[in-house]
Amino acid sequence: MALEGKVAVVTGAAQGLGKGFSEILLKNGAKVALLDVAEVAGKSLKESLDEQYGPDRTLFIPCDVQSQQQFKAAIQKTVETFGQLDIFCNNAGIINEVDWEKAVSVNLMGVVRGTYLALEHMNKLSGGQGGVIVNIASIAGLGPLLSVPVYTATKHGVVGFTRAMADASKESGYGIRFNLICPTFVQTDILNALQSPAILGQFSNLEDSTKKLMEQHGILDVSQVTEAFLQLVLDETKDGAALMVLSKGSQYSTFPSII
Ligand SMILES: NC(=O)c1ccc[n+]([C@@H]2O[C@H](COP(=O)([O-])OP(=O)(O)OC[C@H]3O[C@@H](n4cnc5c(N)ncnc54)[C@H](O)[C@@H]3O)[C@@H](O)[C@H]2O)c1
Ligand SMILES: CC[C@@H](O)/C=C/C=C\C[C@@H](O)/C=C/C=C/C=C\[C@@H](O)CCCC(=O)O
Repeated sequence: MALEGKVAVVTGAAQGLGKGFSEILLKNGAKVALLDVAEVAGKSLKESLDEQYGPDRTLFIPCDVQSQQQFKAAIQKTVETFGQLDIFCNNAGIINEVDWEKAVSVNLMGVVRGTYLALEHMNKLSGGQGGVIVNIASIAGLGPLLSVPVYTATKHGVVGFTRAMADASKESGYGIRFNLICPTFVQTDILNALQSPAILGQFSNLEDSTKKLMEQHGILDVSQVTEAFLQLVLDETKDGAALMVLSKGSQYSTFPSII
């Protein structure tokens, strides 16, 4: 998929990985709607991107992925402004083992909500032009991260949902590819949560074990993950793929085949 003239939505775009995904899409010619609950950071990012790419290449839309009404309106505004929707990245995510219902709501329900809303515009069966949806899981969507069981569960959920949607799309003819990014630890603000008793709650005693895991796995730069993301957007042969981004490089996950 060539990106010149394509239109993308990225959730959780104000900072961290979402900002990186938005920037690599812009560099490659796409227009990007930046959705985030963080209004100050989102507006400030839009201002700096305007200087680099001009004001017509991005939109910042305040949006909490937990709100059906805000999310639907944000996607509607994107399509009204840019005329189409080709690439959708469900990236917004949090760690919170105390308010674990919020973690499920943002990380899993937000991804399902975003995917279904995107389908309303992208699905070839309902007049869309197809495209690609990339959901941001984690290596903790393929194996356990001991200090954050609910975060681990939500990311496993994102992996299962995305793979099932890829199969549903192929079988039904939506014309949409569905792929996953599963990074190990990346240098962003979310890592602070792994050292916060207020966020880890009953698992706070496992902070040091997590630190050891970080030392073993290493901590990636955002740019290493954005390159992997671009690969999944551009490569038309990748559908239902889960790309692990590790210190030793990127590799596609294999899954047990039962049927
Ligand atoms: N950094 C890592 O180590 C790592 C590793 C694997 C996967 N991930 C995943 O990458 C994604 C991005 O995380 P990050 O590392 O950039 O973290 P981050 O905390 O830097 O950024 C998360 C962004 O999501 C936004 N956000 C949070 N709740 C939201 C909501 N309800 N609605 C809309 N936006 C919301 C935040 O405002 C923030 O801008 C997450 O899904 C995370 O689970 C991160
Ligand atoms: C916010 C941080 C979070 O998203 C990142 C977590 C990173 C690591 C957690 C670690 O405990 C999970 C490991 C999961 C492994 C799963 C599958 C393996 O088969 C992957 C193999 C990778 C390899 O070949 O080295």
